[in-house]
Amino acid sequence: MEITFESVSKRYKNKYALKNFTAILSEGVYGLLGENGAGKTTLINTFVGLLRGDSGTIRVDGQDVRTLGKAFLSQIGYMPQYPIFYRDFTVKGFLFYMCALKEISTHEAQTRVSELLATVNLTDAQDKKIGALSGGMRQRVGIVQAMLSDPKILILDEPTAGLDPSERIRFRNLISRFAQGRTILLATHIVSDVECIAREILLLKQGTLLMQGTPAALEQNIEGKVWKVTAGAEEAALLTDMYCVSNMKQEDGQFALRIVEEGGPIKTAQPIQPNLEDVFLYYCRGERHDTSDTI
Ligand SMILES: Nc1ncnc2c1ncn2[C@@H]1O[C@H](COP(=O)(O)OP(=O)(O)OP(=O)(O)O)[C@@H](O)[C@H]1O
Repeated sequence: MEITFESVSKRYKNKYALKNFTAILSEGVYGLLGENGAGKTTLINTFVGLLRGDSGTIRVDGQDVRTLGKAFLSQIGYMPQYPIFYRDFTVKGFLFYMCALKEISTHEAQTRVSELLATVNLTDAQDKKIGALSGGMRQRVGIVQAMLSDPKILILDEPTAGLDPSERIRFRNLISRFAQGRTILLATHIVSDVECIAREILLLKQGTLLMQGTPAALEQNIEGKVWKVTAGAEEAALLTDMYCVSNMKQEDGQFALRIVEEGGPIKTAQPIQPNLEDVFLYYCRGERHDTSDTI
């Protein structure tokens, strides 16, 4: 399956939320990264048909999605950024209800619901009311409902918000396994969610796609721009004010700083291997490579 976005744009009043977005996605996990307001949800909502783009075309295997109708929608699993649940439904009741809406047979629903609940570690909570679940548990119910119909395309908008570290790891592994033969678009600003599992990263800034590539290729782009500096408390505070510090930790009374900067911030700075978080900071912070556009 191949999804092609051709110059997709969406404006609110005189400001672009998405501008000439052009990309090709095939099988695997695609991480959609961008700061708050970068346009991730706008892109997703345009794809799933909740928003109408102002211009551009989205095709699946060469066919315009606007002409595909229900057949297209039935291939998509979608988890919105803020899923809203019926609080009085039990987990199981809600998932069977969703299966009915998706026209999944009762027999298949029983198998899918129990398999997926086990996968996200919610079997013991299946008879609880959704209103009584923790935020992280509700989030997992949202992930399950998106996967019920065994979709060919899975679209997840900030799926790990509220998950604890072990559930986040469990989620990553689940997505990796599920990606075989499918296309998964996962929007997040939590870089570690996609760093290890994404085939490619799409970096979005102020509605514009800055780049698309494998995590390794993106990291290679900024080689020589990430530095380790060891400094005392006073100098560390100064460096933090002056530069983009992606990490700082105390080591034997000194501070070890990780700094993202074009050139070495001080003479003793040591170049180190960039990671995806550094890439995100390098391209997305402040006004660097500003693509902001109004009309
Ligand atoms: N209904 C709307 N009316 C006006 N502007 C909007 C509307 N929805 C989104 N926007 C604007 O469009 C831009 C992109 O928003 P969008 O929600 O797509 O970003 P995002 O990357 O998903 O952000 P976040 O990470 O905070 O969820 C932002 O500037 C936002 O303020």
